[in-house]
Amino acid sequence: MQAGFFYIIFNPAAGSGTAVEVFKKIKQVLDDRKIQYEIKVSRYSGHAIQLAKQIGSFNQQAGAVMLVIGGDGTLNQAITGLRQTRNPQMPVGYIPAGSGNDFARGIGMSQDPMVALEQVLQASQPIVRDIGHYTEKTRGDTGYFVNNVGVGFDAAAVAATNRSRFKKVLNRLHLGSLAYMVGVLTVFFSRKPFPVAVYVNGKRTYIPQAFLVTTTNHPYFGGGVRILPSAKPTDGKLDLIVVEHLNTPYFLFLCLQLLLGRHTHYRRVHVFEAARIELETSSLEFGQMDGEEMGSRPYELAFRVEQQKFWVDLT
Ligand SMILES: Nc1ncnc2c1ncn2[C@@H]1O[C@H](COP(=O)(O)OP(=O)(O)OP(=O)(O)O)[C@@H](O)[C@H]1O
Repeated sequence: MQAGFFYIIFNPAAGSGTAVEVFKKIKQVLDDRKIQYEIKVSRYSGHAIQLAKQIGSFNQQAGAVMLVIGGDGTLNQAITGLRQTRNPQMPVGYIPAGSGNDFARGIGMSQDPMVALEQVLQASQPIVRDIGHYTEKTRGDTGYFVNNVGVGFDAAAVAATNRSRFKKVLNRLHLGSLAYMVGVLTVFFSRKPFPVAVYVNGKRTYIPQAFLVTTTNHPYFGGGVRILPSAKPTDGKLDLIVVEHLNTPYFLFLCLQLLLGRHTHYRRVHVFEAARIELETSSLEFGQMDGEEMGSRPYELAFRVEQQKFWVDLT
């Protein structure tokens, strides 16, 4: 069965504006093939949540698919909005048109938007993949994530990258990952270690000098960095990596091991895997969720895995 109708959520700001060209090409293909769709454009930060709520609440189309054209942040918002409606099981299609596109990598979709479009159009039934749900207890916030939630180093790097004057230029040159690397180096030399308590399967682990604390749904963060190679978006579990504070030579050594996929073998790197994970920090730390800033505060987070239907053919 083919998708009967596509509700498109398009973020023209994704990929620092490069999504606009992608969108034009996709629209052309849909028109050429006489595929039925309706377009909703995200006009401001967070708007995709409202658009997805409208789609989920007022859908009258049989076999409808919500198709997101944007980056990981737009996908996150669209799923968050949809799951707040009476139609949370509408399948979600996705065309990666952002700077990082880690979700596409993580589930094995093409990162080329036109190839990804074919993967969406070829689908004849939904597939189910894990996503994460979090509760931030200090503020009572809840939400979903498709990639990861990070506290500490990666979140500080996201904040530094977003403030970087080079981000826009590098994105236009399709070098978004380089912008993130500049952010990484900037914060490595300025961030201090912090204590974190992790609760998994009834066991508490205290790590006094943590540096990076990232709960992830699949291996990638930061635009293609394979931070946790063993994480799978199909296993009904989330994965947590905690890296302890390192001196510069050890950091550089671990970066090399990261490139080789061997960094998790070292004793200053802790890995946890479970359907539910909780963690607490006591100092003021940056947080990031799917590359979006969560602010700077002490975090008390409870994570659980959930399932989401996606409309894509990965065969
Ligand atoms: N019309 C808009 N103008 C400005 N910002 C917008 C608009 N619509 C959405 N946004 C915001 O754009 C931001 C970036 O979106 P998104 O994450 O999809 O792209 P990206 O950052 O380029 O990609 P990635 O997360 O894959 O690196 C999000 O915070 C989103 O809320």
